[in-house]
Amino acid sequence: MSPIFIGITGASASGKSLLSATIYQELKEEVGAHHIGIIKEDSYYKDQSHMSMEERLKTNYDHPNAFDHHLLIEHLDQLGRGFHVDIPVYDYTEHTRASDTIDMEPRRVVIVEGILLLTDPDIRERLHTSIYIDTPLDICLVRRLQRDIESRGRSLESVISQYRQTVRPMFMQFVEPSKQFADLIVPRGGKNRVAIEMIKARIKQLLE
Ligand SMILES: Nc1ncnc2c1ncn2[C@@H]1O[C@H](COP(=O)(O)OP(=O)(O)O)[C@@H](O)[C@H]1O
Ligand SMILES: O=c1ccn([C@@H]2O[C@H](COP(=O)(O)O)[C@@H](O)[C@H]2O)c(=O)[nH]1
Repeated sequence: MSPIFIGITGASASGKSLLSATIYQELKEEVGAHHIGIIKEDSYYKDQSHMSMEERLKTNYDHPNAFDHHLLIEHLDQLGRGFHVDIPVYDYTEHTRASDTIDMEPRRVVIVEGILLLTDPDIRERLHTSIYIDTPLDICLVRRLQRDIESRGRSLESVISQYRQTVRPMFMQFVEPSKQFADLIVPRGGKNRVAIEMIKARIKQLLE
């Protein structure tokens, strides 16, 4: 049986990971842990190990060119055909791909989450339902500051400077306009209980 792909997108730190993890945790009780999985678009950032750290720091990580969407699409198709895939592991501190990968077996439901998913028509056409998290940008910035300093090895100055130079402009150019392609727009982020229940109900309906 071909998996059901659910896309979750929105600004950086809008709550995509939290929403995906919540749906995963709650649905796995009902459909079984082996039947549901999550793929992060971030895992498909291009490897930059051939570049100097100075060059890596200049990369625009919020532009579609920063991602290897070809590999992501290939993996969605392989899962669709019932094959395992080796998901890359991305290191946000070194800006490189780790040498090991994570094996993912075919699942009945695959949640795919990331900032630029809906900008790519080849990804859009593979998603059975797409969700855009609409969290105000100031809230995203505060959340991102905290997260990037605590868990992505970043300084306050670097987060603010990257936000001004690329994160906000690319959000305006690519992420926000991709909202038009979503089936559902969720305000506030990963703790919207009504949205979580609606998405779970939709997935269960698709599974029938
Ligand atoms: N509705 C919310 N209320 C409070 N904190 C939230 C909410 N949604 C997300 N967060 C927190 O904000 C941070 C970024 O959320 P995350 O889900 O990682 O964002 P994204 O995956 O969109 O980048 C995390 O620390 C997360 O726990
Ligand atoms: O090397 C990197 C790779 C990515 N980023 C930033 O990550 C976010 C996307 O991840 P979210 O989990 O959706 O926040 C994107 O805005 C990039 O700017 C990075 O800083 N460095």
